Amino acid sequence: MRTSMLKSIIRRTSISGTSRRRFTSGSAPERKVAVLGAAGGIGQPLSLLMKLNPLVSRLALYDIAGTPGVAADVSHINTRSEVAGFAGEEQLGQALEGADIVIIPAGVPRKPGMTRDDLFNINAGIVKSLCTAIAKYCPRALVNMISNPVNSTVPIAAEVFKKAGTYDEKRLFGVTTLDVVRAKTFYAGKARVNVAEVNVPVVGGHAGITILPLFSQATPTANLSDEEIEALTKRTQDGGTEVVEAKAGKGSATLSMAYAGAIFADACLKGLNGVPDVVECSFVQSNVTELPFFASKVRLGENGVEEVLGLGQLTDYEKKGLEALKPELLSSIEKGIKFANAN
Ligand SMILES: NC(=O)c1ccc[n+]([C@@H]2O[C@H](COP(=O)([O-])OP(=O)(O)OC[C@H]3O[C@@H](n4cnc5c(N)ncnc54)[C@H](O)[C@@H]3O)[C@@H](O)[C@H]2O)c1
Ligand SMILES: O=C(O)C[C@H](O)C(=O)O
Repeated sequence: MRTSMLKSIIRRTSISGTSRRRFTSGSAPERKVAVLGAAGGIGQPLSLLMKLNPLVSRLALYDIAGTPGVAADVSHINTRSEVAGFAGEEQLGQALEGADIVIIPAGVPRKPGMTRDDLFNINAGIVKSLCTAIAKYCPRALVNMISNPVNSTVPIAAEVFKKAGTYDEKRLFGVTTLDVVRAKTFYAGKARVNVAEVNVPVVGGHAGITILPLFSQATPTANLSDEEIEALTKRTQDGGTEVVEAKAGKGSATLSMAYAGAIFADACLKGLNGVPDVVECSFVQSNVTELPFFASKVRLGENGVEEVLGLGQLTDYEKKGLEALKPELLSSIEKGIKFANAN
């Protein structure tokens, strides 16, 4: 066998029950990423960004329609991953088979005047059927849930996986990275610091007051007044609505969400590949508060969630925000669980 062929042979080693794949050449391991809802407003730019990620070796683009065109387009980009498009339910299994990460931006977006919860009736069913297929075809994949309302769709996914006997709380993530992206941008503008250096944890959930940015822990530090912190908090909580209103009926955040989704998926890939100290905020099963799911900083590793990190020191303003968000977040979580068990 030629050396070049030998170099591309993949060695599989079993580590604590999971299969870790490596190229013998020392390049990045093979990783398949599936995007469900890939022809949509988020799905298309997210597929582009995942095609640009050198950690991805196979990219499966699935939607109910339109994916052959998106896949053909993206596949011409001269980066590592092989791209395939899958359209319609009969091709969903093929799209999912062998996936290490499944990103889900499938479902309807808001129009002005709607809350994320108004999307529940349509998106809950979509998420439930996609997660049923994930349980069947790639039960070990890390699931990055973007579809709203995230506060309910993540609990729905958990119940579907529990019923299928495949639930692993370390592998299910609600993507709240856009809240962090916004908090960083707004903070940098107000504090007049380099946005590239800014870090701000955002905890709680992903809707209105359940989004709780912890500006007291923002770095680099800045001497902002209570009024400024309050205004930044409100703008972060209303960031989605700001975009929905500006788009005036043409959907919600797509480009910034694709960016945020690509950052989170990249963090998951790095964790899977054994890169140390990869930390992102995410809405996960949690013991940080009395709520069963909660967004906070999470350390990512070879099995998904390595450690759910605590909230750190909170100011009185943040403590008040935390107590205020709990009833709404709990009710959205319970609504998701109830739906999954009734349908
Ligand atoms: N988590 C977040 O921070 C965040 C941010 C922005 C948007 N969102 C949510 O993401 C979702 C998608 O938003 P969008 O702007 O891309 O909407 P969109 O309507 O532009 O795209 C959604 C895509 O999902 C597809 N789809 C519908 N049913 C499907 C199914 N059963 N299987 C596969 N694909 C299916 C549609 O065909 C469409 O291509 C919405 O629910 C939105 O609220 C979440
Ligand atoms: O606001 C929305 O409906 C979409 C998304 O959740 C966002 O935060 O932009």
